[in-house]
Amino acid sequence: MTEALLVGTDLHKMYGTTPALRGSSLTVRAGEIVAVMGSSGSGKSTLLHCLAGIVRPDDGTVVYAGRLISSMTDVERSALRRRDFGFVFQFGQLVPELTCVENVALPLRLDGVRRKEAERRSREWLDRLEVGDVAGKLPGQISGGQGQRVAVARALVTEPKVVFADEPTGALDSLNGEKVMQLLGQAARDTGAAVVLVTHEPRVAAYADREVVVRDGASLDLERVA
Ligand SMILES: Nc1ncnc2c1ncn2[C@@H]1O[C@H](COP(=O)(O)OP(=O)(O)OP(=O)(O)O)[C@@H](O)[C@H]1O
Repeated sequence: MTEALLVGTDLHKMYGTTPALRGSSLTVRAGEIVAVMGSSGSGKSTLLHCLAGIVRPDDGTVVYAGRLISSMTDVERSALRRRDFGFVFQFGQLVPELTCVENVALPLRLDGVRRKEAERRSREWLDRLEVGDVAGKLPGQISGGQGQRVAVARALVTEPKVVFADEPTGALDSLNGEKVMQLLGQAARDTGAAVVLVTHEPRVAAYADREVVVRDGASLDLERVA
């Protein structure tokens, strides 16, 4: 069995008096796609944010590649997010002033890759996601489905070990949603990236290797790896 890459254990998080997580655990192995399911407000996004080191849990631990994320400095944590993790959100969150190819190149540029090389790699990714034709357009000039494919290209261009996708198809019609999931799933398998996929849609979760359900801030992960 592939070794555990990312392990969240007994995570708790309160927002004021609202409990968002109440003892949630999740193990992600290298290269697997895990769907995090559950009703609205159950704590799925909070779990994703804790696993990705964006939100610090009040209690519990997150271990990535054998390192406790909570014991890292802010600088180490942001370097980890930039180099080892990729993110796709519900509304692409592309930078409106940058062209699509510049958006995809951004994580590489932030990591010191020269513009020409960064844009060459970005164009390859746009082609893989079948949106090479929008490279020179601004996000405001393309459709929602194209925008999500550009966002997936941006998440994968650094060849991350884990892609966190929070309702990546939530703003798309079902045809476009299926296409984005197909392309995201294929790209992840090609590069060996694990995917943590938050969704409430069973059709989207069907692209995952397994499902974990979050209910009232507690998740049941039936396949914990010691
Ligand atoms: N930044 C925040 N400030 C205050 N409360 C929050 C915050 N983020 C989440 N919550 C609350 O924590 C609980 C869990 O929210 P979370 O967004 O994790 O759920 P979710 O399952 O992802 O929901 P949805 O499917 O609607 O996106 C909810 O009650 C929510 O209102």
